Amino acid sequence: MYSIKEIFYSLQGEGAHSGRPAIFCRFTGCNLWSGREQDRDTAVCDFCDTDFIGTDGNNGGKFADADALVDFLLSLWPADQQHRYVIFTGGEPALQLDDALIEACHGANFEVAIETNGTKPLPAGIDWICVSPKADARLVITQGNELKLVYPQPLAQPERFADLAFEHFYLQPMDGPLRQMYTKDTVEYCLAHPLWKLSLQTHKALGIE
Ligand SMILES: C[S@@+](CC[C@H](N)C(=O)[O-])C[C@H]1O[C@@H](n2cnc3c(N)ncnc32)[C@H](O)[C@@H]1O
Ligand SMILES: Nc1nc2[nH]cc(C(=O)O)c2c(=O)[nH]1
Ligand code: SF4
Ligand SMILES: [Mg+2]
Repeated sequence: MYSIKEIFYSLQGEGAHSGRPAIFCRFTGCNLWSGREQDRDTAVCDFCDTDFIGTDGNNGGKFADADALVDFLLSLWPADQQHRYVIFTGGEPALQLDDALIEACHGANFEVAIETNGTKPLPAGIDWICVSPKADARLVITQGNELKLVYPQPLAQPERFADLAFEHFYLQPMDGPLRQMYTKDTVEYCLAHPLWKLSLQTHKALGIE
């Protein structure tokens, strides 16, 4: 059984695959914040831009097994088109994503990506691993395709991650009331430390999901 907040077809807005058509499958729940506003101040991750509580979003619900969920993902992909790409996100997808779901996705010719906070072990076989470290939460996923750090985070400075085994290193300005200032700060950090590239949340600028 998988508990899903929402499922939608859009363009990856962030990071190395920015602009790529993808199905987003957003799992319910996270280990670093309850999702309730009254708990934000005391959460490990206190800047989340996402509602991941419950199953009441667009196409949300409880899916009995991997085949049922993948059948639904397939129904959202343009008919007869390949290049299938699904991004598991959340909430924290590592709490629910398992071997059976990855196998079913591959069986339907989906490439599988994950957006994870990196604090939980991952099943094998994921095709694109994006880790986004949070504050002082201990990372257990220290290798992957992209490390995408929200910036600035006083308890998670880029220097701590620069030696990990990722192909791409991105800084993504923290959205919120100070986004404009943080965007300038992020540009400045990248210019001074050219390991890091800027990731903008292009879907927000485009007004798409
Ligand atoms: C909502 S999270 C879900 C996946 C996973 N829990 C994680 O944190 O990576 C998806 C992406 O949005 C980023 N994100 C969350 N809140 C943000 C904010 N206020 N500004 C910029 N990026 C944010 C996360 O760092 C992560 O890369
Ligand atoms: N378009 C779009 N791109 C995204 N990349 C990561 C997202 C996420 O919330 O995990 C996200 C999202 O919510 N929408
Ligand atoms: S770890 Fe991810 S889903 Fe959880 S609160 Fe932080 S940004 Fe949101
Ligand atoms: Mg998002």
